Amino acid sequence: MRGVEAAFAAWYEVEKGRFASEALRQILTEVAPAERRLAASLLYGALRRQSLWKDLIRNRCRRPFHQLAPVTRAALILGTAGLVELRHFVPAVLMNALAMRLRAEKAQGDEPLLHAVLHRVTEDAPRKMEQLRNSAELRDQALLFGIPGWAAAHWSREWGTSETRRLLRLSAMKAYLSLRVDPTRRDELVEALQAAGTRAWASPDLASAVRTASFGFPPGLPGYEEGAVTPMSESSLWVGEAAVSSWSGGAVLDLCAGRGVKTGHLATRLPEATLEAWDLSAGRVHAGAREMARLGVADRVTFREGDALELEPRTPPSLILADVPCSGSGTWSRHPEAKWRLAAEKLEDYAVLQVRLLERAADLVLPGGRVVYSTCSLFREENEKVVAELLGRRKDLVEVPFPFKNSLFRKGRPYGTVIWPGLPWVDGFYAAVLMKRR
Ligand SMILES: C[S@@+](CC[C@H](N)C(=O)[O-])C[C@H]1O[C@@H](n2cnc3c(N)ncnc32)[C@H](O)[C@@H]1O
Repeated sequence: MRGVEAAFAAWYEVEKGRFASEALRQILTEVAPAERRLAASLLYGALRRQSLWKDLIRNRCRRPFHQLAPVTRAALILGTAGLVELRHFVPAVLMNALAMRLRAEKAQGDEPLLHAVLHRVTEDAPRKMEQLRNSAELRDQALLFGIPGWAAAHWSREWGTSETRRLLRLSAMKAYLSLRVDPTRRDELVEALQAAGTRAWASPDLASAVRTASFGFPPGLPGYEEGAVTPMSESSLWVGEAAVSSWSGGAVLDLCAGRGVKTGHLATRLPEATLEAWDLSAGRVHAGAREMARLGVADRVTFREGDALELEPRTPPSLILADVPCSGSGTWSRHPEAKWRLAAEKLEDYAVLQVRLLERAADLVLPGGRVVYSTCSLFREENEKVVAELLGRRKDLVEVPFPFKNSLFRKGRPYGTVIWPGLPWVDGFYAAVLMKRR
């Protein structure tokens, strides 16, 4: 499959509700290595600033956008992103590939429209983008950087205008792959990665992290099969490390374990601990159990499917990681499709569930034990406000300081620590460490 064709295939999968990274990983196995980067750049470029591309197209297309055939809409958006943003395309080659796609899907009648609209868009885009860049309106900045207007307005109430402008810029930045490794083997693994053609180097911030210049997950990464390397953002690693350093013996419970990324981190960093990991989704529980086998820790970790509000731990835990479901707004540069699926009203539902899950963790943890609450969100409703509600309600809980310092950390207002998405390997996260009084 050629790169442009792969971008179309992935685009359709994302429209059906799949994660872009997942869809792409599967599709790229059928794409020639030389074309993979092109497919990924085109898909991510189109997704990141989808609202801007649609705005440019709508104002230059005589037919209503939503009435166009799906292939034409996809061709217009991918084409706009490719022509306006990505430098490695020769316009005529891209146009030709898009037109071939229309023909393959029996929409050749739309070829003149495609040519005309893309021609106008590429002519007008630089001026329009300059206008947005110079505008004092937050709405315009949100459009320029591809952030839903409601989210930008929300952030500006929480962070103020100038911080929000920075956040908009950062949310449009390309996210790169970082890897969790055994710190004692880091140099050797960096060498193996480099020998296999992946630009990789040690993270200056975390002893267990390696940074790479690739985005997406290269199949067959050296050390992956044997469990020596695991894709994980540095912010996620900080949260895992905070849980590791909160352990002082006893059983560990990962309340919302997902596919076990942080569970695996805890299990490998705490070789004397036994762990239980829960998740509502059967698919994730299976994936989590497989992940434990890959890491060679399956004998110490029990994955269980069920509702964390109802399950009972087999051993009362002295440490609970509550990495709760959230809007994911801190990971929008890594998963740009997520921002277009989230509605403002959903935040309230998340917050209600988050309070209940944190309360459950507080009930289950042994006196003297700790709960690490975390989200990959940058909305206060899901972060400080959840912790504040619990701390206000329960006198048996107190906050303990976050165990690390970094220039990307900001003090939560008033509780917890916000990890600012200031580098391509660092997503926006929030974490608070709580202790249950004896
Ligand atoms: C942020 S994700 C966890 C990611 C995971 N900790 C990791 O690092 O890979 C939140 C998870 O919570 C799960 N979840 C949602 N509601 C739940 C509930 N009531 N009980 C248990 N798990 C739940 C979701 O299925 C999702 O996998």
